[in-house]
Parts: sequence; structure tokens; C-alpha cells
Amino acid sequence: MAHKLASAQPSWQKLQQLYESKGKQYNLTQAFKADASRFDTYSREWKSDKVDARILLDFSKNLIDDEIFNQLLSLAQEAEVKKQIDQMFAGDHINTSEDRAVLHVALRDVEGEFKINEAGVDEVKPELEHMKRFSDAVRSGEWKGYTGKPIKSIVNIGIGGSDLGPVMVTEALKPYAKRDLDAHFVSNIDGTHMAETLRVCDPETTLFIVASKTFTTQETITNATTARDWFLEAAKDKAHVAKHFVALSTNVKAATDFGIAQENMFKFWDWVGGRYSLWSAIGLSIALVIGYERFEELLRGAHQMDLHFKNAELKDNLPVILALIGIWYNDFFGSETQAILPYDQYMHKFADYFQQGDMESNGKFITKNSERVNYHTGPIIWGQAGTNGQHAFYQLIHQGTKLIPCDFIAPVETHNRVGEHHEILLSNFFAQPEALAFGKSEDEVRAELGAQASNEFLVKSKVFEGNRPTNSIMLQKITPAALGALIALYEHKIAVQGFIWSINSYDQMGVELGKVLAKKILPLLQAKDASKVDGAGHDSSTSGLLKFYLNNAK
Ligand SMILES: O=P(O)(O)OC[C@H]1O[C@@H](O)[C@H](O)[C@@H](O)[C@@H]1O
Repeated sequence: MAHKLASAQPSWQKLQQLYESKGKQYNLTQAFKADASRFDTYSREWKSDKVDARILLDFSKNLIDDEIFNQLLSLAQEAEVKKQIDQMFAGDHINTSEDRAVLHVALRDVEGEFKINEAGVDEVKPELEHMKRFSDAVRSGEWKGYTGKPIKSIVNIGIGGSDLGPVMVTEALKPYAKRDLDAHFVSNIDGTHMAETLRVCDPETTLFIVASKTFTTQETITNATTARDWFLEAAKDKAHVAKHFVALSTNVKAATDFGIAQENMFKFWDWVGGRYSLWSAIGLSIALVIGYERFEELLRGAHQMDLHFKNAELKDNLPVILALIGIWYNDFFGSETQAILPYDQYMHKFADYFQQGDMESNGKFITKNSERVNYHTGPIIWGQAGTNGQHAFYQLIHQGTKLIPCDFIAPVETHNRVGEHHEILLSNFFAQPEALAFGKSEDEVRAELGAQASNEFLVKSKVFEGNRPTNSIMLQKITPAALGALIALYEHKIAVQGFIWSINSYDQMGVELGKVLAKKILPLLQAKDASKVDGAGHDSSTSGLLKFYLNNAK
């Protein structure tokens, strides 16, 4: 593949012209007035008869018309998105910098439909069976700690992709959780994270899950070592480690060196990216919390979305639609961010999860053809659960000077019918995109204010310009399958944007430099001697900070 600059595609120039001629002054009020079927034209419902999942995507409140939408689809065609999707599913090494396949879709191909010829793919099923046996044994109480007691707490020790997925999913699927099994997640190297967790754990009944793809990540290995020391202080005998520590990794040797028994190792493969790994052994904490059967439903839901992504036409393909609309704002309107706003308390970690998923994937400036891009790539992803955000940052979305495209997500059914809470919650979910799209004109404000309308500043302050774009996504209910499909939808949206921008969404070279410098600085801190700072080769700012620290450290 040529991996041209996206801006060199013919439709890029046409989109630029469309932005100038109509995009930037597009008026949603008029568009909806002029076309009574706008919702029907710009919404798609996806459902699967294989799993309990259904997703409605309404993208009608976007600054698009048929000409713009078709031009965006042409961009996808020119970038050979279909071909790139096929390459991904075929196991081609599309992660070119690391010469790796990108096969998280193989992890959830539970029935083995994709027939991918890549080492390790045939080991997925046995590894899932291993996870099933183990999670069943722990959950039933058959697995005993070193004093013969069943496990009551699990502590997942991992960071980034080895933490965020399990955290997000166990929170989102809490209604399915085994409530008498406490799940903790320790990620930060800050000793506080581990100390506060160990405070509420009992070494006799705690299982530590050391989750690290590479098994070299400083935070995880340090945290795991601290946990093992804490455990051995009580258990004394190193042989007991086998009952309380398991490892999830691609690096079997390093996990063995750490002291993890072979049978307590859950492996995965280098074609699983960290931020796409919750479907692999990294999901063990999920299986422990919700049970293996539910974990498999999550995989099956994602698989159904994979099939849709692979087979649906571009114009009906949910991930492709989300990706193209994102590009429209990111590259032509100059939007810098994208908010993800789930109206479901259980989904409160969803935006955090896709902060890594999207920003680590598409925060790149080099194309696969080694050119520097001359357009913007990945957006800044942020958000939180509704309605909390409404009382915090929505002011800026409604009346600020920045265009912030938002995805609103909500389930039709709640897991907790409490009075009329759900109706109130959803009334907000429906109202916010409406307010953002159509706003409130100066005339409306004046009419509303009556006599007070003579206060010009008050009038102007109450105007909502509208035309602020949103997608609305509704699921029937946040079930394991529905969540799996929703996560896969966003994963594939990221993939399509990367394909169009011609970047490699599957490496993360940008996280390395800081790690290398920290390793250089650590000995200076350990030496506790400020006089060693000068001459260590740092700039005056870093040296000044180091000396301030060392002169005041206690
Ligand atoms: O699972 P590991 O190897 O410990 O890595 C954890 C995280 O480490 C970070 O450095 C990477 O940027 C992430 O992509 C990764 O998920």
C-alpha cells in the first residue's frame, strides 16, 4: 500500500472546499426544518441475532449533508479503508514499525471463523479454557490460599492497557459481579496506591494478578515485588507464592524468573496490543469478577461488531461513520478534542479507557510512508458520566469558543430501577444534544426576558448559538455482549481514522523517551546528593528542580 498523506487524496481538497462553501456555516435548525426525514437518513441501527446486543447510532445532529457525507465516504474509498480492514483481519503485519500483526479480533473469534495464519492464534482457545478453569475454581472457593481459606480479594497489578480495560469493564458490568469477591486494581508507582490496597487485604485470602504484556514495566514489576514482600512477611514460605500470584504476559521467561509457577501463567501474543488486550489473558480479572460465561459473552458481542465492521458497506458501517465524522471536525473544523459522555453510572471509566485507546493509537505525526503529516491526527479524548459533566464543564461545550464534538451514550434499560431516576437521567441525555444543536436565538431570549430584555449583556449572555455537533448512541442495556460490541465499535473507529491518516495506530514509541530519562534520573535521587546534579548533563530547569528536591527531601 502507498500510504499517501491523507491531504494528497483528491477528496481531501474537495472536503476543504465543502467546508469553506457550506460546512462552516451549516445550520442544523434549517437542515432539520428542510428535511423531515433527516433522522432516518442519518441514523443506523445495528443488531445481532447471535448475541444480546443492539446499538442505535444517530448522527443526524452533525454538520453534514449528503454531499459532505458522500465526500467523506469517497475519502475512505481513496484511502482504501476496505482493503486495510481486510489486511488487519487477515493477519498482515500492519503494525509496520514493529513488524507485527494486529489481531485483537482473533481473541474474540470464539468459533474460529477467521482462519488466520499467525503463530499463537491456535492457542487462543486453550488459553481461554485455562482462564475458565482458573476463574471457576477461584469463584467457587475450590482454589484455596496457603492456610486453606478461599480467595476473597483479587488485586490486579498492571498499568495502561494492563489496567484500564479490566477496570473499565469490571465497573461497567458491576451488576454481574460476584459481590463477595473484592476486586482492586493497582497501577500507579506511587506507593500510596499499593499501601492503601494492602491495608484492606488479608494475605491468607488475597490473589495477586500480575498483568504485564512485556513483564518489564517498571511500575508493575515494582508493585508486584512490593506485594510479594508483603505476602511473604505473613506466609513466610516462598512455596506459598504459587497459590497467591498469577501472571498474565507474553513474556513467559520474565514471569518465571519472578517466581510464577508455569500453571499459573496465562499467556498472550505480541500481536495483541496492550490497549487492545482486555480480550486476552489480561481480562482474567474480568472473568474472575463476572464469571467466565459473561466474559465470553463480552467476546461474542465484540465479535459480532467485528463481523459488521468487516462486512458492512462503508455507508452503513458504524465504526466507519464515526471515524469519518470525527475526521470532518478534526481536520476541517480544527476541533482538537472529542468528548465521550455515557449516561450510565457504571460506564464512568469509559472515557478514561478510550483516552489510552485513541490517544496512544493515533497521537502520531509520522505516516507509514515516513512523511510528516500536514494535518491533525488523533483527537484529545475526554469525558465523564452524565449528568455529572453537565454541572461541571458543559458550560464550555454550550457557550465556549471551541467546537467540541460529543458522543452521548445511553442504555434504554437501566440495571437499577429506582423511582424515576432513569427517566430523569434520560431526559438529560435527550435534552443536551438538542440544546447543543439548536441553541437559543437572541429573539427567543428577548421574548423570554420581557422587560429585562433592555439589559443587553443579560440578553447576549443567554444566547446559545447552537450548531454544536453530537452523535447519540443508544444501547438496549449494558449487558456483557452489548458492552463488547460498543468497545469494538470504538476500537474500529480508531483503526479507520489511522488508516485514513496513514499512520501506524499500533505502536507507541512516544511513551519511551520519558521512561529512558526517568531511568537516568533515578540514580541521582537514590544517591541523595545534590552536589552530583551539576555535571549530570541536565538542562538548568531540570537541574534546578532536582536540587530543590534533593535539598529538601526527608
Ligand atoms: O503490559 P505492559 O507491558 O506492562 O505495558 C503497560 C503499558 O505500558 C506503557 O508504557 C505503554 O504505553 C502501554 O501501551 C502499555 O499498555
